[in-house]
Amino acid sequence: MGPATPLRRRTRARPAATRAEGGSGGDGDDDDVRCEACGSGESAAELLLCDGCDRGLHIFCLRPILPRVPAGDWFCPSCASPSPHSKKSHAAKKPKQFPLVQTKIVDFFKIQRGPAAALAAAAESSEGKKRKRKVLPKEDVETLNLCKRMMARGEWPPLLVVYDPVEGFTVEADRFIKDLTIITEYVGDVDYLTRREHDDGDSMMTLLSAATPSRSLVICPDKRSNIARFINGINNHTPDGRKKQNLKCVRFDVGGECRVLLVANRDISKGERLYYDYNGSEHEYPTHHFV
Ligand SMILES: C[S@@+](CC[C@H](N)C(=O)[O-])C[C@H]1O[C@@H](n2cnc3c(N)ncnc32)[C@H](O)[C@@H]1O
Repeated sequence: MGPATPLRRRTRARPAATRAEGGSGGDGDDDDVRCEACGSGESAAELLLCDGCDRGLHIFCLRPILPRVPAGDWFCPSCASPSPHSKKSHAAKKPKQFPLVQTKIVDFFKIQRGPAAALAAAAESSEGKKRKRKVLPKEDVETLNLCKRMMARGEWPPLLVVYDPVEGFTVEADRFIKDLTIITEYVGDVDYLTRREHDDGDSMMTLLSAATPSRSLVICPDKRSNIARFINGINNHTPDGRKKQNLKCVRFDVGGECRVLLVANRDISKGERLYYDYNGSEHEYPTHHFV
């Protein structure tokens, strides 16, 4: 159950009608455009054209890579970066990695084996089927509340947010973490999917999938969120990608409300990066180019 798929996408491949007319169009011929990084003009639908300089870059050649063509205008890294004389650019160049060290008692966040394991299995086996949401047991609700109170006091689970040139920000374990530990709840502003049509959807998470988008709910972490929005996804099209998974994304009924939790699905060693399957829900999230 990963971030939700956006409702629309912008493509830079020429529309079929224009191609059929055979003209190159007033804005120049897109067929000549090649990716500035790999030099290829292949995969036209994934070849972004910069709205500043008109040069091309594949979404999967960008660093960090983009999973899909973004909605709205897009500027290549050169056009997007501020002028070398501005104060902002000096500040932006400095840290490649920021150590957000979080060093408190992770065992507090341990949940019951039975229900979580059963739920994780249910999430795997019944994709697409209607299922009744599991109620989080009372003890685990207490654990979740304790976990939140600790975080409010500034006591965090041992996680580091680090920067990777390909994956962007990503989260790693700063200590051994036991199987079935609550890593974090996926939080943000909750909204109807239809009201987020213009969001890029990079980090939107499905909360409740209804028959129509006007009734489906999503969690949007752009403005308010926590470390969950930095946790990366597996490439679920390759065996190596799938092997990386060490978290499960599970939805629980907590006091009548649906809540999305990221829970360890095996023991995790210190230094291991955290990953879960963005494609656990019915929406397809493009992970072909994920590392
Ligand atoms: C929920 S955000 C995760 C945090 C993100 N890395 C960042 O820097 O903000 C999802 C985005 O992270 C990137 N991402 C996630 N998993 C990845 C992976 N395995 N390989 C490469 N990029 C990944 C993609 O750009 C994706 O759209």
